[in-house]
Amino acid sequence: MPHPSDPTRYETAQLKAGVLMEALPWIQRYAGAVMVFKYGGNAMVSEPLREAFAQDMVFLRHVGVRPVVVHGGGPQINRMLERLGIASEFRGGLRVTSREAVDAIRMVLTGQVQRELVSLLNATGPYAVGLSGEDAELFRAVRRGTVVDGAEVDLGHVGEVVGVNAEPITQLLDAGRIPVISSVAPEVDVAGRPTGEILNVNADTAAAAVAVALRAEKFVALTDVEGLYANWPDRDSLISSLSTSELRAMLPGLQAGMIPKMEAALRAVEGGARRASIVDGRSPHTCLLEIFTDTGIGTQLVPDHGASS
Ligand SMILES: Nc1ncnc2c1ncn2[C@@H]1O[C@H](COP(=O)(O)OP(=O)(O)O)[C@@H](O)[C@H]1O
Ligand SMILES: CC(=O)N[C@@H](CCC(=O)OP(=O)(O)O)C(=O)O
Repeated sequence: MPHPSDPTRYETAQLKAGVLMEALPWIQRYAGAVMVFKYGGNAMVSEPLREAFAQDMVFLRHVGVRPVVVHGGGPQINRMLERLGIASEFRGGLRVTSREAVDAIRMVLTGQVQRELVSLLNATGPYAVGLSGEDAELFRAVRRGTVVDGAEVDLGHVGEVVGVNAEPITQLLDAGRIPVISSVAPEVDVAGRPTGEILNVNADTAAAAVAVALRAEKFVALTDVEGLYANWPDRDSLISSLSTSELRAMLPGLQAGMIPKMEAALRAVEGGARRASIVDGRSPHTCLLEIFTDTGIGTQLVPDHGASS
C-alpha cells in the first residue's frame, strides 16, 4: 500500500479500494442469481473485446453469479451468406431466411461463433459448454412473420421460441459450467411435434425466452450502441432507465435491430426476469460495470411496479 506522503499513488490505491467496496453489496445481493447475457455479433468486434467479455463471465461465475450466454452473429452470418452467394435482407430487424440460408446460419452460429466463445471462456478453466436450441430439446419454435408499415411480411424459416427446456441449462449451472447457447431451433407443429425443419431465431428473442424460463435476475443485451436512444440517432437522448409501460409506448417508433432487442427486453421483464439492460459491448468490461456499480451503465428496463427495488 503506498504511503499517504505519495499522494498520486495513494489516491489511485484508494480509488481502487472504493471500486471494490462499491461492488460488495452487489456481490452479496447477486450470490446464486441467474443472469442471461445476450452477446450480439456487433459487440464481438475485436479479439481483446471478446476476451474481456469472456473474463467478465468467468469473474461473475467466481463471485457466485450463474451466467448463461446466448449469442448472435449477424455480421458473421452476413459475411458467410455473401461468400456463398445467398441473398439476404432484413425486415423489421429480422433476416428473411430461406432453407438454404438456414444451413449456412446454423454452421456459422454453432460451428463458428459459438466454438470461438466457448474456447475463450475456457482459456482459464473448464467453464463453458456450448449448446444450440437443437440440443436436449432446448428450444421449440414456430414460424413467425412480422409487420412492416402495417403489412404482414413472410420471413421464411424464421422462428419464435414457444418452449424452453430449462433442465439441461440448470444442470450445467449446478455443475458450475457456463452454458453458451446458439439461437437456432427445431420447428414444431401445432401439436408440438417436430417437423424436421430448423428455424433461424433472432438471438435477442432467444435470450429473452431463456431469461423467462430461468426467471433470471437480469437479462443483459450487449450491442454496438450505448443503450436505447429516445430520438435515435441523437446521441444526447440516451435513456438510462425506463419502465415497461414507457417502453411499450415507444415500441411502434423503434427501428431496425432495436425492434427485436427492445421487444425481447420487454418480454423478459414481463415474463418474470427482474431487470433487463442494454449495454455497449464495444467497451471492455461493461457487464461488470453494469452489475457491480451503483449507477450501472447503458439503459435499464424495470417493471412498472417495483421500479425502486
Ligand atoms: N432508438 C435506438 N437506440 C439505439 N440504437 C438504435 C435505435 N434505433 C435503431 N438503432 C440501431 O440498432 C442497432 C442495434 O441493433 P442490432 O444491429 O441488431 O444489434 P445486435 O447485433 O447487437 O443485436 C444500433 O447499432 C443502431 O444502429
Ligand atoms: C431471424 C434473425 O434475424 N436471426 C439472426 C440470428 C443472429 C442474431 O440475432 O445475431 P445478432 O445478435 O448479432 O444480431 C440473423 O440471422 O442475423
